[in-house]
Order: sequence, then structure tokens, then C-alpha cells
Amino acid sequence: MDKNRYLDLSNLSKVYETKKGPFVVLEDFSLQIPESEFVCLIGHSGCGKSTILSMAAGLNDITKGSVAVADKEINGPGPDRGVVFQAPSLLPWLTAYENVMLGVKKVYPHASAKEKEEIVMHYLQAVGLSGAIDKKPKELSSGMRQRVGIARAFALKPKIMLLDEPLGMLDALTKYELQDLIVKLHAEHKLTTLMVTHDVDEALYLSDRVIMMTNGPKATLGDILINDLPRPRDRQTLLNHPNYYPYREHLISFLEEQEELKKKHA
Ligand SMILES: Nc1ncnc2c1ncn2[C@@H]1O[C@H](COP(=O)(O)OP(=O)(O)OP(=O)(O)O)[C@@H](O)[C@H]1O
Repeated sequence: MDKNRYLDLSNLSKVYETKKGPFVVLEDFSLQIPESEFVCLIGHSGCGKSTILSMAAGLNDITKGSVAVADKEINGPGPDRGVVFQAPSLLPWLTAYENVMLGVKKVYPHASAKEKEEIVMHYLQAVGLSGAIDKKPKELSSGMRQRVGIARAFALKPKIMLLDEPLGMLDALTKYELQDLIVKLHAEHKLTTLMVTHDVDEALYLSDRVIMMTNGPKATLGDILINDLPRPRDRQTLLNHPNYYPYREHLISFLEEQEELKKKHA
């Protein structure tokens, strides 16, 4: 197995059929993510970030190109890929515990009841929810619901984690808490991760590399920032690092350039 292309997105193109005819959102997008790497994907709204993620998740047909996980080409969703969206789709009539258990039962059909319980409790504890396991989604704050979504994804022990703006709808404080949680989980599990975000500071805090996408239509990879800010990271040390602001400036300049191009072509 080639560990340098643990998640291999190869020459991806996506055409959506619309009333006005075919719409080429994405053209020839390639990205290889080595095992354990954390990659953030940034780009202007509508450039196709979620489209890439949903194709990698197997939830959206690939028009051209391929996605492989650990050398195995995917052709649909699978337990090898955990997915967390902006709002977790929890079943409202089940408790936090039962929502996580649902997936665990599917992925570990042969585990004993005690083993399954241990897995569920381990991940609910890891996301700081041991005190709320019996609460239903409507009794939880949006941050807590997202913690359940994260626990559910990790409990399935996927090979790859796909995060589509998981913190996009949270208030600033909750967002910081969950960023810290994601940093902690990544340090512990070293899961190969592809995460979409709009937030350049979040990208610099979490990632090993930041992939910048050009505008659509026909969006593709525009630039890559190698984020070698030292780990383990904490917010304050990062902000004081001499490379923090140059890296941030690099990302913002790219987005500004794309904004200018967008205006020119409007
Ligand atoms: N099912 C669909 N049919 C037609 N067009 C679609 C469909 N899904 C997405 N699109 C269009 O494809 C483009 C890319 O959408 P996508 O959601 O991937 O972008 P994004 O970069 O994730 O945007 P955002 O940052 O706003 O979430 C957008 O113009 C969107 O309107």
C-alpha cells in the first residue's frame, strides 16, 4: 500500500445537469493525502468543496476520475470513511448514546453487547459527553449535538475522516472548544483527514496542509500551503510563531485574488 496516497483523489471532474444544461463545477482536481495527514480545503463559496467531499464520501457520483482509500477504489459510501457535516443528522427520538450505538452495531455486528457499550462510552467520553448520554438531540445544544456527530464518526473506526465545515454553524466559543477537540482526537488517532472550512485561522490551527481552490465553474486546485507550524499546537503559541502571519497572509491573498477574478468575470 502506498502510504503517501492513503486518500487518493485522482483527476476528479464533476458535471451537474441543470435546467440550463451541464454545469462543470470541478475539472481535473487531484489530491493525494498521506496516511495521518490533516488537510484543509478552502476556497470561495460555491467553488465545489462540498462536492469533492461528497464524492470522496461516495454520496455523490463522480463524473470523471476516481477516489481510492488505501489503494482501494471506492464506489459508494462505506464504513472506511467517517463523515461529519455542518449539522449532524441525529435521529431525534434516540438518545446521544443510542445515536452512536446505531452505527457501532452496524460496523461491529460480532462484538458482544459489553464491547459495543465500551466503544460507545469511550467515544462519548472522548468528546466530553459522558454526562449527557441519555439526552435526546433536542435537549442538547448545537455544540453538543456536533460532539455526538463527531463521536459517532470516530466510533466507527474509519480509515479516513471527511469533515464538511463541521464547525460552521457554531458560535465562536463553542467553535474554539470543538477545534481543540478535533486537535486532541487527531493527536490521539492520527486519522487521515480532509476538512472543508471557510476559516483560515481554523485551517492553520488544525492542518498539515491547506489546499486552496480556484473559483468555479471548472474549479481546481489553485495553490498549496505546507503548514509546518509546530505540533502539539495551542492557540497562543501558534499566534506568536513567526510564520503564523505570513502563512495567514498567503491564504488571504489567494482568496482575495480569486475574489478579484470573480468580479472581473461577473
Ligand atoms: N445537485 C446539484 N445540482 C446542480 N448544481 C449543484 C448541485 N450541488 C451543488 N451544485 C452547484 O455546484 C457548485 C458547487 O457547490 P458546492 O456545494 O460543492 O460548493 P462549496 O464550495 O462547498 O460551497 P460553500 O462554501 O458555499 O459550501 C455550486 O455552484 C452549487 O450551486
